[in-house]
Amino acid sequence: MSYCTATYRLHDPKADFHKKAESIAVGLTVGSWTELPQAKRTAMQKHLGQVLHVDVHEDLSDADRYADITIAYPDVNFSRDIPALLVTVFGKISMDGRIKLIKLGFSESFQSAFPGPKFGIEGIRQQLDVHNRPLLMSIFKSVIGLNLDELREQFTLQALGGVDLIKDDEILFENELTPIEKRVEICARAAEEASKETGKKLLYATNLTGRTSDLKQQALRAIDAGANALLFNVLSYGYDVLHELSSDPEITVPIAAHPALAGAMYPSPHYGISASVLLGQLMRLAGADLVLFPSPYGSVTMPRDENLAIRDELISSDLSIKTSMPVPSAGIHPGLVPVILQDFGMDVVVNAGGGIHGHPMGTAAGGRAFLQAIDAATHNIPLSDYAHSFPELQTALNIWGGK
Ligand SMILES: CCCC(=O)/C(O)=C/OP(=O)(O)O
Ligand SMILES: [Mg+2]
Repeated sequence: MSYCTATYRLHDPKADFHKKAESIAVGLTVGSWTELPQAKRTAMQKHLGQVLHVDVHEDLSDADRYADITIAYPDVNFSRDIPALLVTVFGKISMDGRIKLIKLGFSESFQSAFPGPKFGIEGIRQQLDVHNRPLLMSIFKSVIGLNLDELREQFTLQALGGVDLIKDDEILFENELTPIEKRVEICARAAEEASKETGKKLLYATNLTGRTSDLKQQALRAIDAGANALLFNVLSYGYDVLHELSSDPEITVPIAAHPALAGAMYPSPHYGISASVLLGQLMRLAGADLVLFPSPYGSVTMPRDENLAIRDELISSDLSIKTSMPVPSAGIHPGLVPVILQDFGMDVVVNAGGGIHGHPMGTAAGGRAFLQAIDAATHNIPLSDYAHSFPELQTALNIWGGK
């Protein structure tokens, strides 16, 4: 029997977790079991959920008593798409008390419906021709209300700072001043101009927004205008929309998944969906080439163990699809680069908005400060030593800290 699995964490001071596990396995598959006549049971057997593990943690105070329960759900019960899987394993039960979905397991059959990221970590590096260091991404800031000239100016300053990628802020939607095709056209030209000075390639992830029914055409218009990457607010649309876009052969550019709304689902230890599932397993399965998430060190933080669990899922060999690039974000400044590399290694995008635009010497200097920090960290040179020769980095360390 081919099945997908779901592991839940249930907190309860008194529950019989084995009994609870059985009720979940039956309740989310055949509905009832012991009352069924034998003939009906034989017919329904192939649909019956199976309890695989119940790992009870008793050695804690009543308030902390919990169990991790893993249940197998027969593939025959649901279609091979993420909505069907999520409703099957965590639809009704997500509303039934203190239960959190902490891990998914995909059958070969289910996985085969997902081509995964088109580019992945290696493909992104090939697009940029950068192979031996972390990548650097900057973020447009205060863009709402800017016209095309002002947008081009901010883009150019970021590009001249030597960044590898530039992304729209996730709150930049279609608008009369900077519609996507025009935004892409002027930024593509500005990237070409900047490249004459920096000698570097650059990906610009423009925010794909608007009604779901128009997203594909919107993406094709952007690509026709010169877009070489897309940003997408996945959770406000749903994973299946990302799956649709990433698996479409006409959409020939990498997709960066923004975590907007994720905070409604992952933080509680007792409810919701763990970050490693929400921003790790499902984003990669649905085809995100890069995945942003709150870092452990910035302004909007996520615990370090959850960050590393996301990273593990984005690069895990458990899935036979390409890997997704981890992008720990929010409140990142050059002084954090050593700890980012320590936690994530080389396959990471250092991503910053305020940490670049807020540099006292200007936006371009902000980019240079990050590149100097990345060069120092990749050669195990303390930032404070390296900064003696680089005023942009020294200025960043003076105002934001780091050593
Ligand atoms: C986790 C997403 C981070 C994000 O969207 C963003 O705009 C970060 O900006 P800064 O915190 O680097 O200014
Ligand atoms: Mg943002």
